[in-house]
Amino acid sequence: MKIGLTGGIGCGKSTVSKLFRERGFCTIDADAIVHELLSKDEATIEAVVALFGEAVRSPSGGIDRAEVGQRVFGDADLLSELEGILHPKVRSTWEAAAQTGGDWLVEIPLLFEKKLQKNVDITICVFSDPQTQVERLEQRGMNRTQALARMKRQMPVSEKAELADFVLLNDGSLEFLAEQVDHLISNIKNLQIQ
Ligand SMILES: CC(C)(COP(=O)(O)OP(=O)(O)OC[C@H]1O[C@@H](n2cnc3c(N)ncnc32)[C@H](O)[C@@H]1O)[C@@H](O)C(=O)NCCC(=O)NCCS
Ligand SMILES: Nc1ncnc2c1ncn2[C@@H]1O[C@H](COP(=O)(O)OP(=O)(O)OP(=O)(O)O)[C@@H](O)[C@H]1O
Repeated sequence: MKIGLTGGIGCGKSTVSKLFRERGFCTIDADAIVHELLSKDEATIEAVVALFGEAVRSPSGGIDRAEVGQRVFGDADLLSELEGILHPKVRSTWEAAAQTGGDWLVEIPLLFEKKLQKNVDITICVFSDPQTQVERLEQRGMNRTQALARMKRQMPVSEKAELADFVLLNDGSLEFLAEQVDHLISNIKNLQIQ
């Protein structure tokens, strides 16, 4: 089974993914695939340097993500060009992994924006209030303007929740989140049996 996990930035996707991993699921994260490509994949690195210039090359030879992030979230056309370089490679990587059998949870921030829901069996949205999203991002060192710029590039999380098969509420404690994950997994297992 392939589960697509989505939600807004800072809503708690990686936290949910870890809970599923601890409960026996295989997991893969589109953001982590992007990071790998930008640090090690020569073809990707050269394409990104061709788009933004040498200033985005980091001293270690990969791409300086903070520098690219500063440039793209305020410029929809540039972001779209960057996505054009990365998305086909990201998608083929997670699809290949999830084809190996077993129960997979695939973390895809832009699952609904990019209409990828048909490529998974079940969709889950992790929901947090936008104020909570901003507070979590600030705690991670992003300023409010940067946080809002990224959120503006995403479908509102309330719309994602409407589109998803299941919703996890993540404005409360981590214990409350874990309880919801336990319920959800038993529901999913029941669906598999029927
Ligand atoms: C711009 C980049 C270099 C910034 O890197 P950085 O380490 O600061 O952020 P990171 O990759 O960890 O992303 C954190 C979050 O930002 C948001 N975000 C990232 N890319 C996008 C995008 N294209 N549109 C909207 N939100 C995005 C997501 O919520 C994501 O979970 C990087 O995010 C990137 O290359 N983005 C384009 C590829 C993409 O669409 N990635 C999303 C998953 S496929
Ligand atoms: N219920 C919670 N209580 C307290 N802190 C939380 C809770 N859920 C998540 N967090 C914290 O909020 C931050 C964002 O969570 P997480 O990284 O899981 O979100 P994300 O959706 O994967 O973010 P991104 O979109 O940036 O990849 C993390 O530091 C995480 O530890």
